[in-house]
Amino acid sequence: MTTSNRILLGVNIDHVATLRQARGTRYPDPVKAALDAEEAGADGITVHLREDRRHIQERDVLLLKDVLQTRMNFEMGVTEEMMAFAERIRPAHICLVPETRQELTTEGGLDVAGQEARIKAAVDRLAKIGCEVSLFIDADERQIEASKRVGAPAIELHTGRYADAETPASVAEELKRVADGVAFGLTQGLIVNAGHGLHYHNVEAVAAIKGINELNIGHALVAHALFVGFKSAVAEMKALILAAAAKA
Ligand SMILES: CC(=O)[C@@H](O)[C@H](O)COP(=O)(O)O
Ligand SMILES: NCC(=O)COP(=O)(O)O
Repeated sequence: MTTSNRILLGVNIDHVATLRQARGTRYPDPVKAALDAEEAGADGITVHLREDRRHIQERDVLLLKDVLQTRMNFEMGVTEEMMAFAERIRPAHICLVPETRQELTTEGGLDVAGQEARIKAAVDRLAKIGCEVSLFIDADERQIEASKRVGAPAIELHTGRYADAETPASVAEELKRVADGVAFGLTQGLIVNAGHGLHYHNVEAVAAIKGINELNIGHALVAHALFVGFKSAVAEMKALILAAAAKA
């Protein structure tokens, strides 16, 4: 069981690409953002190639594969198109996520328990090309147990409900749900990551949960970068989470 306070920061650059796609320009380039993030202390770079290509494009993923000094965490839906693309580019890490074309953002976790055979086939297929697969799931024991059964070495707990909670009681309840999920995941021998909707004002409590391997953060970093620059935004976030983890 991992109980060290070392916690990694995966920087999600999707929404740098959102700004580029809004006008169909060549800027801002998410590849430049990734390199700046690495210089500022990112431990990895996360990208989500959505079926509708609303932000990240194949071009971004192919370039990142060649230039990253850290590692790519490639988020994808479980579709034949994405499986074939992953086999072509062979990222070090793949996170399987649920995807609905019309959603504003990833609304819930992958229902691993409800489709074990399909997810196991995907995990097995990706393991054959050397990818470490994680499953983006809700902090729910049933989903965590199913993730273990399908052979995924890692899970990423969806922190969106915590981020969206509005009252002190619901924030505390959602934080506890995440903390319990982390503890349960560790008892199952899984690597436990977390992310979604984390920002400068809510990240510390999550970073203080013992045993989390990595936090994946994107939207808030890109938003803050408008005012302070990408490197400073990443460095500030990294300092916050390391300080919170060290204090815990
Ligand atoms: C899976 C996840 O939580 C994020 O990567 C998120 O999908 C970012 O992209 P969207 O904001 O397009 O959902
Ligand atoms: N998997 C979560 C992620 O990569 C970042 O999500 P967000 O910070 O953009 O909400």
